[in-house]
Amino acid sequence: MIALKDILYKVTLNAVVGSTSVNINTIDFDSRNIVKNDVFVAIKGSVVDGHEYINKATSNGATVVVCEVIPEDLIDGVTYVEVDNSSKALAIMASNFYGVPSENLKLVGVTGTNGKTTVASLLYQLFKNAGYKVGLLSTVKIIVDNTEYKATHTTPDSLTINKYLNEMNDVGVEFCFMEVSSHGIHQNRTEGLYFEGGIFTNLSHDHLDYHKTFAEYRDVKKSFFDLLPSKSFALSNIDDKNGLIMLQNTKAKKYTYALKNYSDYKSQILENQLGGLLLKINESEVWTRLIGNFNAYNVLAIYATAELLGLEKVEILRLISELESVSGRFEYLISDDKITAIVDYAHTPDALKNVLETINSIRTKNEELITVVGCGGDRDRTKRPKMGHIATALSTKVIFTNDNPRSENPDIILKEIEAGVEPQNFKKALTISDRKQAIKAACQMAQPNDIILIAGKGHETYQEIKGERFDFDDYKIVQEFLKQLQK
Ligand SMILES: CC(=O)N[C@H]1[C@@H](OP(=O)(O)OP(=O)(O)OC[C@H]2O[C@@H](n3ccc(=O)[nH]c3=O)[C@H](O)[C@@H]2O)O[C@H](CO)[C@@H](O)[C@@H]1O[C@H](C)C(=O)N[C@@H](C)C(=O)N[C@H](CCC(=O)O)C(=O)O
Ligand SMILES: Nc1ncnc2c1ncn2[C@@H]1O[C@H](COP(=O)(O)OP(=O)(O)OP(=O)(O)O)[C@@H](O)[C@H]1O
Ligand SMILES: N[C@H](CCC[C@H](N)C(=O)O)C(=O)O
Ligand SMILES: [Mg+2]
Repeated sequence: MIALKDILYKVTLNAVVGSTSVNINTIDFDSRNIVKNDVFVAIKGSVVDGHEYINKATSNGATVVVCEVIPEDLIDGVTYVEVDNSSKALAIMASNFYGVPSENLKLVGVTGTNGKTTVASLLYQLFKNAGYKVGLLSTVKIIVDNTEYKATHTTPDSLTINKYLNEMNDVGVEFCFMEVSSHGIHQNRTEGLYFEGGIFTNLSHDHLDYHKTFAEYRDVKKSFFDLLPSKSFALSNIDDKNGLIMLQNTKAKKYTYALKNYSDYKSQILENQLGGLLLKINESEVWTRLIGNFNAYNVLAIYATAELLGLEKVEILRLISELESVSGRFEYLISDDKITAIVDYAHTPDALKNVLETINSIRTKNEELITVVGCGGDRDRTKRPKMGHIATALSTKVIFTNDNPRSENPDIILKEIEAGVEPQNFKKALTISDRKQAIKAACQMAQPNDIILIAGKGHETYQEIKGERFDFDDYKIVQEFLKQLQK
């Protein structure tokens, strides 16, 4: 049994009504999960205010309520704790509840618009291959040494994070790599964690539905670095125009990486082909199976991190040459007809532009580049015309299609994407809302040596329509059609 006062360590309290010596069962922020002797933390959310569920929580058995405003009607035997910020308090309590698990391993956070999953997953792979016990918290999955769990968020809520870190402690995990999303930082999901280091990949247009302005989005990312402790490292990509801004106010030891600017860790692309990249990192050459310019940045970030975490240079280079591509991140297959199909998670204008430019830089110009792409519903609408423009400007043919329309009308999403297509590109584009039919059409159009890019869903294995998730796997579908439609 753990007492309330033990989990309140380091939480700034405004007021307490009742005893803090009471023993508690567990903590939750959702009244629907509350059982006897639990702590209910009331959080003001984006849809509802958790304070409205305090009564529900106490009637379900909560004996402690942590909130920003103590309710007027108090219940005997319930302890009320008032704090300035409930989600911050939740994160610190979650860490205390699980015995501050982030202190017992080396936790590295990866933030930025694109590349978080790639960098975190490849670091997991690299350290695993180096013989360590490793953990991963990513968009694709959560891994505790060798045990895999489903991920629901890029950065889960603070209770979930600490629960998995605790499990990692139990099995002796030494390094954990985690994605730190802007939502996660903004909702204080990573508050109270002890980071050994933080990595910044890049910053571009995304989530402006949530953060309102680009400056706010940037400052949320920056606040992750502002909060790093002095003994940790902050590693930033300074080819990105916000790279130095991330390091401005951090107490951590600062390190930079870049391909174009003078930096602590530098790399040069010697060869860039469909078969992989030949890189010069600092003074050494290394061959990797990963493809495209942006992976040169990812690999460099991985190299620098591995070195900052104490691995030997020669060993890091060897391990980099063994890395396999990450699921749905520039994953490709070549059919018997010599048609290349690439499945990639590019779901932002910048990621789509990067992927298309990368393919264009490695393809000889007489083949077609057929892109199948859409935009998610209930997400930032302003990216839709931008992606419509980018897809048509940088491909020879484009099929616009559904990508998780969620609660929205798919035809309206598609119209908003089409609105970005410039007149000279009209003839390149067509719209087939059913994603399976769109992929089939791309396979029918493709001739030997052509390239099909299926963008936006990467590793996802579902299509979400009106709250329901239907099985859907871009990679499997394209693989089947290419086989079926063999010329
Ligand atoms: C916009 C957003 O991020 N929402 C997250 C947020 O929910 P919310 O603020 O909408 O919560 P709410 O429904 O308003 O409820 C407020 C509070 O009342 C409580 N409640 C509610 C109802 C009830 O009966 N009883 C009760 O106690 C809720 O548990 C909650 O604590 O807090 C929840 C609990 O942590 C999250 O699950 C939820 O993520 C939603 C599902 C989501 O889709 N988030 C996405 C946008 C997200 O976070 N994505 C990022 C990054 C993606 C990327 O980088 O591409 C990620 O890290 O995954
Ligand atoms: N360093 C990079 N710079 C730009 N684009 C990248 C980079 N790394 C990967 N990408 C592209 O962005 C897409 C998303 O990559 P990844 O999943 O690694 O990013 P993420 O930051 O985890 O995204 P999310 O926020 O959706 O979880 C990839 O499919 C690829 O096309
Ligand atoms: N983590 C991102 C993923 C978007 C992927 C795309 N397939 C979509 O559904 O919009 C989000 O939830 O905004
Ligand atoms: Mg991710």
